[in-house]
Amino acid sequence: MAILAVNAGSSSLKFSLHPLQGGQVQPHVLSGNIQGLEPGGAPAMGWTYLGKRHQEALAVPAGTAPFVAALDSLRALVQKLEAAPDIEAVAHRVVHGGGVFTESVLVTEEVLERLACFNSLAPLHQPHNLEGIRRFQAAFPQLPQIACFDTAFHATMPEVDYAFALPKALQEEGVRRYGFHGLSYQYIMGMLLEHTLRGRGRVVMAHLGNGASLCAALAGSSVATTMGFSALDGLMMGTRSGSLDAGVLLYLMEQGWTHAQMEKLLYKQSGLLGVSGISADMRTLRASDSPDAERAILQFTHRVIRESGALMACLGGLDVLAFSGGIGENDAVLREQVCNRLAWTGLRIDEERNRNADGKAAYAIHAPDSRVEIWVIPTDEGRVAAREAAQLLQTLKAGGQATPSLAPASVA
Ligand SMILES: Nc1ncnc2c1ncn2[C@@H]1O[C@H](COP(=O)(O)OP(=O)(O)O)[C@@H](O)[C@H]1O
Ligand SMILES: CC(=O)OP(=O)(O)O
Ligand SMILES: [Mg+2]
Repeated sequence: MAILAVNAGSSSLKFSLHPLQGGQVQPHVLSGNIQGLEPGGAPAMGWTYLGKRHQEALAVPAGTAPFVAALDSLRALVQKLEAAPDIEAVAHRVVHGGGVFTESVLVTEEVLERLACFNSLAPLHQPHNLEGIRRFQAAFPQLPQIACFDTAFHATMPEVDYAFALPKALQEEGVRRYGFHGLSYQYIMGMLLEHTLRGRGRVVMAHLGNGASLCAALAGSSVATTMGFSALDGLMMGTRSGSLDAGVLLYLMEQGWTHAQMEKLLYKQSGLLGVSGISADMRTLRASDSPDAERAILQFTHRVIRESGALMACLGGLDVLAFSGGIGENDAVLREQVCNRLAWTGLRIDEERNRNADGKAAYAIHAPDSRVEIWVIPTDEGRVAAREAAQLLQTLKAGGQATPSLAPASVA
Protein backbone atom coordinates (compact mmCIF):
# COMPACT_ATOMS: atom_id res chain seq x y z
CA MET A 1 0.00 0.00 0.00
CA ALA A 2 1.12 3.60 -0.51
CA ILE A 3 0.12 7.23 -0.06
CA LEU A 4 0.10 9.60 -3.02
CA ALA A 5 1.08 13.13 -1.98
CA VAL A 6 -0.07 15.98 -4.21
CA ASN A 7 0.99 19.62 -4.03
CA ALA A 8 -1.11 21.50 -6.55
CA GLY A 9 0.37 25.00 -6.77
CA SER A 10 -0.09 28.00 -8.98
CA SER A 11 2.49 27.22 -11.62
CA SER A 12 3.37 23.62 -10.86
CA LEU A 13 1.96 20.34 -9.65
CA LYS A 14 4.30 18.28 -7.50
CA PHE A 15 3.63 14.68 -6.57
CA SER A 16 5.23 11.73 -4.82
CA LEU A 17 4.25 8.17 -3.98
CA HIS A 18 5.25 6.85 -0.57
CA PRO A 19 4.96 3.12 0.24
CA LEU A 20 3.66 2.17 3.67
CA GLN A 21 5.36 -0.54 5.70
CA GLY A 22 3.69 -1.52 8.95
CA GLY A 23 1.77 1.76 8.76
CA GLN A 24 5.04 3.75 8.48
CA VAL A 25 5.70 6.05 5.52
CA GLN A 26 8.76 5.10 3.47
CA PRO A 27 10.81 7.36 1.15
CA HIS A 28 9.03 7.93 -2.17
CA VAL A 29 9.35 5.50 -5.09
CA LEU A 30 7.82 8.00 -7.52
CA SER A 31 8.34 11.74 -7.48
CA GLY A 32 7.75 14.35 -10.10
CA ASN A 33 6.68 17.75 -11.11
CA ILE A 34 4.53 19.24 -13.84
CA GLN A 35 5.84 22.73 -14.50
CA GLY A 36 4.94 25.60 -16.79
CA LEU A 37 1.26 25.74 -15.80
CA GLU A 38 1.17 29.53 -15.57
CA PRO A 39 -0.54 31.44 -18.42
CA GLY A 40 1.75 31.35 -21.45
CA GLY A 41 3.94 28.64 -19.90
CA ALA A 42 5.17 25.49 -21.66
CA PRO A 43 3.74 22.62 -19.58
CA ALA A 44 6.11 19.70 -19.16
CA MET A 45 6.02 16.67 -16.93
CA GLY A 46 9.07 15.08 -15.36
CA TRP A 47 9.12 12.15 -12.97
CA THR A 48 11.43 9.60 -11.45
CA TYR A 49 10.06 6.12 -10.85
CA LEU A 50 12.16 3.49 -9.12
CA GLY A 51 15.25 5.59 -9.83
CA LYS A 52 14.56 6.07 -13.57
CA ARG A 53 13.99 9.60 -14.89
CA HIS A 54 11.27 10.36 -17.45
CA GLN A 55 10.41 13.65 -19.13
CA GLU A 56 7.70 14.58 -21.58
CA ALA A 57 5.85 17.62 -22.84
CA LEU A 58 2.31 17.86 -21.57
CA ALA A 59 -0.46 17.80 -24.14
CA VAL A 60 -3.07 20.41 -23.30
CA PRO A 61 -6.26 19.81 -25.36
CA ALA A 62 -7.85 22.95 -26.80
CA GLY A 63 -10.27 24.52 -24.36
CA THR A 64 -8.71 22.75 -21.35
CA ALA A 65 -6.88 24.71 -18.64
CA PRO A 66 -3.21 23.60 -18.33
CA PHE A 67 -3.78 22.86 -14.65
CA VAL A 68 -6.68 20.52 -15.41
CA ALA A 69 -4.63 18.77 -18.13
CA ALA A 70 -1.81 18.36 -15.58
CA LEU A 71 -4.11 16.70 -13.04
CA ASP A 72 -5.47 14.39 -15.73
CA SER A 73 -1.94 13.40 -16.80
CA LEU A 74 -0.93 12.67 -13.22
CA ARG A 75 -4.02 10.56 -12.73
CA ALA A 76 -3.21 8.64 -15.93
CA LEU A 77 0.43 8.21 -14.85
CA VAL A 78 -0.37 6.67 -11.47
CA GLN A 79 -2.89 4.36 -13.10
CA LYS A 80 -0.36 3.01 -15.62
CA LEU A 81 2.75 2.63 -13.40
CA GLU A 82 4.06 -0.92 -13.49
CA ALA A 83 4.45 -2.80 -10.21
CA ALA A 84 3.35 0.26 -8.23
CA PRO A 85 1.94 -0.33 -4.76
CA ASP A 86 -1.81 0.22 -4.45
CA ILE A 87 -2.74 3.71 -3.36
CA GLU A 88 -4.52 3.75 -0.01
CA ALA A 89 -5.11 7.50 0.26
CA VAL A 90 -4.24 10.80 -1.43
CA ALA A 91 -2.64 13.46 0.80
CA HIS A 92 -3.07 17.01 -0.47
CA ARG A 93 -1.08 20.04 0.58
CA VAL A 94 -3.69 22.74 1.27
CA VAL A 95 -2.22 26.13 1.92
CA HIS A 96 -4.93 27.71 4.11
CA GLY A 97 -6.79 25.99 6.93
CA GLY A 98 -7.82 29.26 8.61
CA GLY A 99 -8.49 29.10 12.35
CA VAL A 100 -10.72 26.07 11.83
CA PHE A 101 -8.31 23.38 10.64
CA THR A 102 -5.28 23.10 12.89
CA GLU A 103 -4.73 19.42 12.04
CA SER A 104 -4.94 17.31 8.89
CA VAL A 105 -8.47 16.13 8.05
CA LEU A 106 -10.33 13.63 5.95
CA VAL A 107 -11.99 15.65 3.19
CA THR A 108 -15.79 15.75 3.07
CA GLU A 109 -18.04 18.01 1.02
CA GLU A 110 -18.50 20.19 4.10
CA VAL A 111 -14.71 20.49 4.56
CA LEU A 112 -14.28 21.47 0.91
CA GLU A 113 -16.97 24.12 1.16
CA ARG A 114 -15.34 25.57 4.26
CA LEU A 115 -11.90 25.55 2.66
CA ALA A 116 -13.23 27.39 -0.37
CA CYS A 117 -13.98 30.34 2.00
CA PHE A 118 -10.19 30.89 2.12
CA ASN A 119 -9.74 31.11 -1.68
CA SER A 120 -9.40 34.86 -1.66
CA LEU A 121 -6.81 34.71 1.16
CA ALA A 122 -4.46 32.59 -0.95
CA PRO A 123 -5.54 33.09 -4.57
CA LEU A 124 -2.30 31.66 -6.01
CA HIS A 125 -2.73 28.41 -4.09
CA GLN A 126 -6.04 27.57 -2.45
CA PRO A 127 -8.24 27.30 -5.58
CA HIS A 128 -5.62 25.01 -7.20
CA ASN A 129 -5.30 22.93 -4.01
CA LEU A 130 -9.06 22.41 -3.88
CA GLU A 131 -9.36 21.73 -7.60
CA GLY A 132 -6.70 19.02 -7.09
CA ILE A 133 -8.80 17.39 -4.37
CA ARG A 134 -11.98 17.50 -6.46
CA ARG A 135 -10.24 15.96 -9.49
CA PHE A 136 -8.77 13.13 -7.43
CA GLN A 137 -12.11 12.55 -5.70
CA ALA A 138 -13.71 12.15 -9.12
CA ALA A 139 -10.93 9.90 -10.43
CA PHE A 140 -10.62 7.72 -7.33
CA PRO A 141 -13.98 7.93 -5.52
CA GLN A 142 -13.09 4.97 -3.31
CA LEU A 143 -9.91 6.60 -1.90
CA PRO A 144 -9.81 8.82 1.18
CA GLN A 145 -8.62 12.32 0.27
CA ILE A 146 -6.75 13.94 3.13
CA ALA A 147 -6.05 17.66 3.46
CA CYS A 148 -2.80 18.69 5.19
CA PHE A 149 -2.47 22.36 6.01
CA ASP A 150 0.41 24.79 5.62
CA THR A 151 -1.07 26.86 8.42
CA ALA A 152 -1.32 24.02 10.98
CA PHE A 153 2.33 24.07 12.15
CA HIS A 154 1.87 27.67 13.27
CA ALA A 155 -1.15 26.93 15.49
CA THR A 156 1.27 27.11 18.46
CA MET A 157 2.10 30.81 17.87
CA PRO A 158 1.23 32.99 20.86
CA GLU A 159 -1.44 35.64 20.43
CA VAL A 160 1.09 38.43 20.84
CA ASP A 161 2.62 37.23 17.58
CA TYR A 162 -0.45 36.29 15.59
CA ALA A 163 -2.56 39.33 16.50
CA PHE A 164 -2.50 42.44 14.33
CA ALA A 165 -2.84 45.85 15.99
CA LEU A 166 -6.38 46.20 14.69
CA PRO A 167 -9.72 46.45 16.51
CA LYS A 168 -10.62 43.26 18.34
CA ALA A 169 -13.76 42.68 16.26
CA LEU A 170 -11.62 42.10 13.16
CA GLN A 171 -9.49 39.54 14.96
CA GLU A 172 -12.65 37.75 16.08
CA GLU A 173 -13.67 37.68 12.42
CA GLY A 174 -10.43 35.83 11.66
CA VAL A 175 -8.21 38.72 10.55
CA ARG A 176 -4.93 37.57 12.12
CA ARG A 177 -1.60 36.07 11.20
CA TYR A 178 -1.76 32.37 10.24
CA GLY A 179 1.64 31.67 8.71
CA PHE A 180 2.40 29.24 5.86
CA HIS A 181 4.97 26.69 4.62
CA GLY A 182 4.03 24.66 7.69
CA LEU A 183 4.49 21.23 6.06
CA SER A 184 7.99 22.30 5.07
CA TYR A 185 8.77 23.61 8.57
CA GLN A 186 7.44 20.40 10.13
CA TYR A 187 9.84 18.42 7.93
CA ILE A 188 12.83 20.70 8.57
CA MET A 189 12.16 20.68 12.32
CA GLY A 190 11.95 16.88 12.31
CA MET A 191 15.30 16.65 10.53
CA LEU A 192 16.94 19.12 12.92
CA LEU A 193 15.63 17.22 15.94
CA GLU A 194 17.09 14.05 14.42
CA HIS A 195 20.47 15.59 13.59
CA THR A 196 21.27 17.98 16.42
CA LEU A 197 20.46 18.43 20.11
CA ARG A 198 20.37 22.16 19.44
CA GLY A 199 17.19 21.58 17.39
CA ARG A 200 15.23 21.84 20.64
CA GLY A 201 16.61 25.33 21.21
CA ARG A 202 16.14 28.67 19.43
CA VAL A 203 15.78 27.91 15.73
CA VAL A 204 15.20 30.09 12.67
CA MET A 205 14.15 28.17 9.56
CA ALA A 206 14.28 29.86 6.15
CA HIS A 207 12.04 28.37 3.46
CA LEU A 208 13.26 30.22 0.37
CA GLY A 209 11.48 29.00 -2.77
CA ASN A 210 9.09 30.75 -5.13
CA GLY A 211 7.18 31.60 -2.00
CA ALA A 212 9.50 32.49 0.86
CA SER A 213 9.15 32.81 4.60
CA LEU A 214 11.00 32.43 7.89
CA CYS A 215 9.82 30.63 11.01
CA ALA A 216 11.12 30.97 14.55
CA ALA A 217 10.74 27.83 16.67
CA LEU A 218 11.35 27.07 20.34
CA ALA A 219 11.40 23.49 21.62
CA GLY A 220 10.30 22.36 18.15
CA SER A 221 7.17 24.56 17.96
CA SER A 222 6.48 27.65 15.89
CA VAL A 223 6.44 30.87 17.91
CA ALA A 224 6.68 33.44 15.10
CA THR A 225 6.72 33.56 11.31
CA THR A 226 7.01 36.18 8.61
CA MET A 227 3.96 35.24 6.53
CA GLY A 228 0.66 36.50 7.82
CA PHE A 229 -3.06 36.53 7.08
CA SER A 230 -2.21 35.68 3.48
CA ALA A 231 0.86 34.29 1.74
CA LEU A 232 1.81 37.87 0.77
CA ASP A 233 3.47 39.03 3.97
CA GLY A 234 7.09 39.00 5.07
CA LEU A 235 10.00 38.27 2.74
CA MET A 236 10.28 39.37 -0.86
CA MET A 237 9.43 36.40 -3.14
CA GLY A 238 9.54 35.34 -6.78
CA THR A 239 6.53 37.40 -7.81
CA ARG A 240 5.11 38.58 -4.46
CA SER A 241 6.02 41.81 -2.73
CA GLY A 242 6.25 40.58 0.85
CA SER A 243 5.64 43.15 3.62
CA LEU A 244 4.45 46.44 2.29
CA ASP A 245 3.34 49.61 4.02
CA ALA A 246 -0.48 49.43 3.96
CA GLY A 247 -0.36 53.11 2.97
CA VAL A 248 0.80 52.04 -0.50
CA LEU A 249 -2.46 50.15 -0.95
CA LEU A 250 -4.50 53.17 0.19
CA TYR A 251 -2.59 55.29 -2.29
CA LEU A 252 -3.24 52.85 -5.14
CA MET A 253 -6.94 52.70 -4.25
CA GLU A 254 -7.08 56.46 -4.32
CA GLN A 255 -5.49 56.34 -7.76
CA GLY A 256 -8.37 54.13 -8.91
CA TRP A 257 -6.66 50.74 -8.96
CA THR A 258 -9.22 47.92 -8.84
CA HIS A 259 -9.05 44.92 -6.51
CA ALA A 260 -8.10 42.68 -9.45
CA GLN A 261 -5.28 45.03 -10.51
CA MET A 262 -3.92 45.23 -6.98
CA GLU A 263 -4.10 41.45 -6.53
CA LYS A 264 -2.19 40.94 -9.77
CA LEU A 265 0.43 43.51 -8.78
CA LEU A 266 1.04 42.05 -5.32
CA TYR A 267 0.92 38.34 -6.16
CA LYS A 268 2.20 38.15 -9.72
CA GLN A 269 4.13 41.24 -10.76
CA SER A 270 6.24 42.11 -7.73
CA GLY A 271 9.14 40.47 -5.88
CA LEU A 272 12.19 39.35 -7.87
CA LEU A 273 10.23 39.69 -11.12
CA GLY A 274 8.92 43.17 -10.39
CA VAL A 275 12.19 44.61 -9.10
CA SER A 276 14.40 43.08 -11.81
CA GLY A 277 11.92 43.38 -14.67
CA ILE A 278 13.65 40.22 -15.92
CA SER A 279 12.58 37.06 -14.11
CA ALA A 280 11.09 35.58 -10.95
CA ASP A 281 13.65 32.80 -11.13
CA MET A 282 16.75 33.20 -8.98
CA ARG A 283 18.88 31.10 -11.37
CA THR A 284 18.06 33.42 -14.27
CA LEU A 285 18.90 36.48 -12.18
CA ARG A 286 22.21 34.98 -11.00
CA ALA A 287 23.12 34.29 -14.64
CA SER A 288 22.24 37.83 -15.74
CA ASP A 289 24.75 40.72 -15.83
CA SER A 290 22.00 43.33 -15.65
CA PRO A 291 22.27 45.80 -12.73
CA ASP A 292 18.50 45.36 -12.23
CA ALA A 293 18.99 41.63 -11.61
CA GLU A 294 21.72 42.46 -9.10
CA ARG A 295 19.48 44.98 -7.36
CA ALA A 296 16.67 42.42 -7.06
CA ILE A 297 19.00 39.80 -5.55
CA LEU A 298 20.47 42.36 -3.16
CA GLN A 299 17.01 43.36 -1.99
CA PHE A 300 15.92 39.71 -1.57
CA THR A 301 19.06 38.95 0.46
CA HIS A 302 18.65 42.08 2.56
CA ARG A 303 15.07 41.18 3.45
CA VAL A 304 16.14 37.71 4.62
CA ILE A 305 18.79 39.30 6.87
CA ARG A 306 16.42 41.97 8.22
CA GLU A 307 13.59 39.56 9.03
CA SER A 308 15.99 36.98 10.54
CA GLY A 309 17.06 39.68 13.00
CA ALA A 310 13.43 40.28 14.00
CA LEU A 311 12.82 36.57 14.61
CA MET A 312 16.04 36.22 16.60
CA ALA A 313 14.83 39.05 18.81
CA CYS A 314 11.57 37.13 19.41
CA LEU A 315 13.62 34.06 20.35
CA GLY A 316 16.12 35.96 22.53
CA GLY A 317 19.05 34.63 20.49
CA LEU A 318 19.83 31.82 18.10
CA ASP A 319 21.07 28.22 18.31
CA VAL A 320 20.34 26.98 14.78
CA LEU A 321 19.76 28.60 11.41
CA ALA A 322 18.40 26.28 8.68
CA PHE A 323 18.14 26.99 4.95
CA SER A 324 15.63 25.25 2.71
CA GLY A 325 13.50 25.66 -0.44
CA GLY A 326 14.88 25.90 -3.99
CA ILE A 327 16.96 29.00 -3.21
CA GLY A 328 17.94 28.06 0.36
CA GLU A 329 19.06 24.59 -0.71
CA ASN A 330 20.94 25.55 -3.86
CA ASP A 331 22.18 29.12 -3.70
CA ALA A 332 25.49 29.02 -1.81
CA VAL A 333 26.15 32.71 -2.49
CA LEU A 334 22.94 33.78 -0.81
CA ARG A 335 23.67 31.57 2.22
CA GLU A 336 27.17 32.98 2.54
CA GLN A 337 26.01 36.59 2.29
CA VAL A 338 23.21 36.09 4.81
CA CYS A 339 25.52 34.31 7.26
CA ASN A 340 28.30 36.87 6.92
CA ARG A 341 25.87 39.68 7.71
CA LEU A 342 24.65 37.74 10.77
CA ALA A 343 28.20 37.17 12.07
CA TRP A 344 27.40 39.49 15.03
CA THR A 345 25.39 36.59 16.48
CA GLY A 346 28.54 34.47 16.74
CA LEU A 347 27.50 32.50 13.66
CA ARG A 348 30.39 31.42 11.35
CA ILE A 349 29.87 29.70 8.04
CA ASP A 350 32.38 27.15 6.74
CA GLU A 351 32.86 28.36 3.16
CA GLU A 352 33.96 25.02 1.79
CA ARG A 353 31.14 23.09 3.43
CA ASN A 354 28.73 25.74 2.17
CA ARG A 355 29.95 25.25 -1.41
CA ASN A 356 29.76 21.46 -1.00
CA ALA A 357 26.16 21.37 0.25
CA ASP A 358 24.32 19.78 -2.66
CA GLY A 359 20.72 20.11 -1.39
CA LYS A 360 20.31 16.31 -1.47
CA ALA A 361 20.62 15.56 2.25
CA ALA A 362 20.73 17.44 5.55
CA TYR A 363 24.18 19.00 5.78
CA ALA A 364 25.84 21.22 8.39
CA ILE A 365 27.71 24.23 7.00
CA HIS A 366 28.93 25.99 10.17
CA ALA A 367 32.59 26.40 11.09
CA PRO A 368 33.92 24.51 14.15
CA ASP A 369 34.11 27.78 16.15
CA SER A 370 30.58 28.91 15.26
CA ARG A 371 28.34 29.62 18.25
CA VAL A 372 25.30 28.92 16.06
CA GLU A 373 24.77 25.79 13.96
CA ILE A 374 23.90 26.34 10.30
CA TRP A 375 22.17 23.61 8.31
CA VAL A 376 20.98 23.08 4.76
CA ILE A 377 17.91 20.86 4.90
CA PRO A 378 16.30 19.79 1.61
CA THR A 379 12.62 19.98 2.41
CA ASP A 380 10.01 17.33 1.63
CA GLU A 381 6.47 18.61 2.00
CA GLY A 382 5.13 15.46 0.31
CA ARG A 383 6.70 13.19 2.93
CA VAL A 384 5.11 15.17 5.74
CA ALA A 385 1.70 15.11 4.01
CA ALA A 386 2.03 11.34 3.50
CA ARG A 387 2.92 10.86 7.18
CA GLU A 388 -0.05 12.93 8.24
CA ALA A 389 -2.33 10.87 5.99
CA ALA A 390 -0.93 7.58 7.31
CA GLN A 391 -1.56 8.71 10.87
CA LEU A 392 -5.09 9.75 10.06
CA LEU A 393 -5.77 6.39 8.39
CA GLN A 394 -4.68 4.66 11.59
CA THR A 395 -7.01 6.90 13.63
CA LEU A 396 -9.84 6.02 11.26
CA LYS A 397 -9.09 2.28 11.48
CA ALA A 398 -9.13 2.57 15.28
CA GLY A 399 -12.61 4.07 15.03
CA GLY A 400 -11.46 7.67 15.75
CA GLN A 401 -12.74 10.88 14.21
CA ALA A 402 -10.93 12.27 11.18
CA THR A 403 -12.97 15.40 10.52
CA PRO A 404 -13.66 18.00 13.23
CA SER A 405 -17.22 19.10 13.84
CA LEU A 406 -17.51 22.44 12.13
CA ALA A 407 -19.15 25.45 13.68
CA PRO A 408 -21.10 27.74 11.29
CA ALA A 409 -18.79 29.56 8.86
CA SER A 410 -17.35 32.99 9.64
CA VAL A 411 -14.55 34.55 7.58
CA ALA A 412 -11.98 32.14 9.00
N1 LIG B 1 20.98 26.27 -8.21
C1 LIG B 1 20.16 27.25 -7.86
N2 LIG B 1 20.64 28.47 -7.53
C2 LIG B 1 19.83 29.48 -7.19
N3 LIG B 1 18.49 29.37 -7.15
C3 LIG B 1 17.94 28.19 -7.44
C4 LIG B 1 18.73 27.06 -7.82
N4 LIG B 1 17.89 26.02 -8.06
C5 LIG B 1 16.63 26.48 -7.86
N5 LIG B 1 16.66 27.77 -7.49
C6 LIG B 1 15.55 28.69 -7.25
O1 LIG B 1 14.56 28.17 -6.38
C7 LIG B 1 13.31 28.83 -6.66
C8 LIG B 1 12.20 27.80 -6.71
O2 LIG B 1 12.15 27.15 -5.47
P1 LIG B 1 11.17 25.93 -5.18
O3 LIG B 1 11.27 25.62 -3.73
O4 LIG B 1 11.46 24.84 -6.13
O5 LIG B 1 9.80 26.60 -5.54
P2 LIG B 1 8.30 26.25 -5.19
O6 LIG B 1 7.90 27.28 -4.19
O7 LIG B 1 7.59 26.36 -6.49
O8 LIG B 1 8.29 24.86 -4.57
C9 LIG B 1 13.50 29.57 -7.98
O9 LIG B 1 13.71 30.93 -7.75
C10 LIG B 1 14.77 28.94 -8.52
O10 LIG B 1 15.48 29.80 -9.35
C1 LIG C 1 2.45 29.46 0.87
C2 LIG C 1 3.38 29.58 -0.29
O1 LIG C 1 3.88 30.64 -0.55
O2 LIG C 1 3.64 28.46 -0.96
P1 LIG C 1 4.66 28.29 -2.22
O3 LIG C 1 6.01 28.55 -1.70
O4 LIG C 1 4.47 26.85 -2.62
O5 LIG C 1 4.23 29.27 -3.26
MG1 LIG D 1 7.05 25.73 -2.39
